[in-house]
Amino acid sequence: MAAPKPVSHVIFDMDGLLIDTERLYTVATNTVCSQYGKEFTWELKEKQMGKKELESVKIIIEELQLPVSPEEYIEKIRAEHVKLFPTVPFLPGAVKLVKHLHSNNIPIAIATGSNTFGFELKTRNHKDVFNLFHHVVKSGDDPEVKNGKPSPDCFLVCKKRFPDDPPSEKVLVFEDARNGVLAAHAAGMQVVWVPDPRADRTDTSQFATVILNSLEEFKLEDFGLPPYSI
Ligand SMILES: O=c1[nH]cc([C@@H]2O[C@H](COP(=O)(O)O)[C@@H](O)[C@H]2O)c(=O)[nH]1
Ligand SMILES: [Mg+2]
Repeated sequence: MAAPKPVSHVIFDMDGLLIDTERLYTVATNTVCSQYGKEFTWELKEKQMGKKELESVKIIIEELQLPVSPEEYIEKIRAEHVKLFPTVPFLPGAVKLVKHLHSNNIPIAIATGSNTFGFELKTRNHKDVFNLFHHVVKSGDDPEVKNGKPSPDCFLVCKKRFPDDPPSEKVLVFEDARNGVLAAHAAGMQVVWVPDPRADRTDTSQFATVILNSLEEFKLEDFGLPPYSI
């Protein structure tokens, strides 16, 4: 891990980083998998995390040999998401950090693997916070994002949409997924990793600038950002 350097812009991942949707993805996916007598493991989930919907659906169908087309699977899983996502809570420290950066005029944006359908479900009841971001890149159906994470595409597109298009080394990314850490690193950005405790850190830690248990532990001053006053 290299020492943290000052940044001017911040890009947030969304699922499992700002809001607790990864827990809900697991509930939804278990429901669908159990209909086929299959088990959804952490190792499989990690392959899906951060991917575009269609990419992640193809992974699970292939790995579990599910007897369905991607279209059929998407219909079933979306029916579960519709039930679960609108009540998703924020993760600890997320709202405080976002509001603080916004009120200190640090440009902030989101680069998520979600598409517009999922984004709307997940953020429906949190508009006040999500309106603070300068822009949101929804990789799932953004025509400029060719490949999902771990490709750097979404972070490079997100950076370019800041009015002043900062150099990559001035951008700090917050991620929970290994695919996201790899993507941010490939984009030339520093990355704060807030992994699930089950994540295998061995081959990913080297690409993270800092690893935290929760956003509450983040030290703004390490990256030249204005610290909390209380
Ligand atoms: O258990 C899962 N977690 C996450 C995903 C995928 O990862 C994306 C979350 O990406 P991010 O954390 O980059 O917002 C979701 O939109 C979804 O496509 C998934 O399929 N299954
Ligand atoms: Mg995530």
